[in-house]
Amino acid sequence: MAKIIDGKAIAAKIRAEISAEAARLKERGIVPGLAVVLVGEDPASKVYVSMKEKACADVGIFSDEYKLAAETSEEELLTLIDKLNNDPKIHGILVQLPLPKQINTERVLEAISPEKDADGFHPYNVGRLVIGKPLFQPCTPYGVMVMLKETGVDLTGKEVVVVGRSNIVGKPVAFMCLQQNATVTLCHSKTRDLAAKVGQADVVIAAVGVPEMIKGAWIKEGAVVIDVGVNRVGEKKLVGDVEYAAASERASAITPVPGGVGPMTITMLLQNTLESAKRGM
Ligand SMILES: Nc1nc2c(c(=O)[nH]1)N[C@@H](CN(C=O)c1ccc(C(=O)N[C@@H](CCC(=O)O)C(=O)O)cc1)CN2
Repeated sequence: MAKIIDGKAIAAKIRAEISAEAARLKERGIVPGLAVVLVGEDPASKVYVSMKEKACADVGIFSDEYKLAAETSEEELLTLIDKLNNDPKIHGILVQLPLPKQINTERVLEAISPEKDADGFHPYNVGRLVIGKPLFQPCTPYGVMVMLKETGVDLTGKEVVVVGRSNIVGKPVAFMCLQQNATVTLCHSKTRDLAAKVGQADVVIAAVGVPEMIKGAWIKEGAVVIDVGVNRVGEKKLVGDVEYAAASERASAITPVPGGVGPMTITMLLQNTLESAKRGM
């Protein structure tokens, strides 16, 4: 039976460290500031944004919230970002995704100053990550790497299979594992014989967004399984991208959903904001 990698516990430990560091900064007159921008009424986004606001308050980070109507134009949003780029109280800016259809997401992400890009989505920060010299690291992949480290998983020489090639998770986490000397295979919807690829992995990172698509029987005996998926099934139930019960029978360690990678995402956002405030000192 697999060890459960408890994202809530790891997140709590890191948040306590962030809180202590924020208190030290406060004594020197610096309060880390995060601007949180939500456009529209997407129910999941509203939940995530309020979780981010609460997390900031809990650790002593100032958060400035902007809740804009669903019909907001791209120009209005770009004007707000420009204002935040020039606001000295703000060390991190995040625009909650997804954005409404009338807004070009790439243009918006590129408008955020790379030096305040708390989500690490700006092409400059993506490039820095790829060359192994990150400034801001995207929060979910950053959280995955911290979880692996806290679990004592050394990636050197390991076969890592990432399933999912999104810009937010799959691609960056693949580069981060490569930077830790893993041999990385990045799989996606057109990958042939996914079961065989997953079956070779010492570490599986599932970030595909399809409920329980990765079957427990595919997992190699003793592999580490990191499930990034948060899929709502029916009214209330959340499931990951991995068939959890069956995978737990074979894996040596596995993240649950909920309570695995999810809590790390917001924790690493706090970490990015704190690091940015310290860089600005
Ligand atoms: N600008 C961004 N937009 C989005 C990001 C992001 O990193 N930056 N990631 C996701 C959503 N997300 C944060 O924004 C996020 C997803 C999941 C969780 C989380 O804690 N999940 C819990 C379950 C919570 C629930 O009950 O719904 C868990 O897995 O335990 C936090 C943040 C897309 N957009």
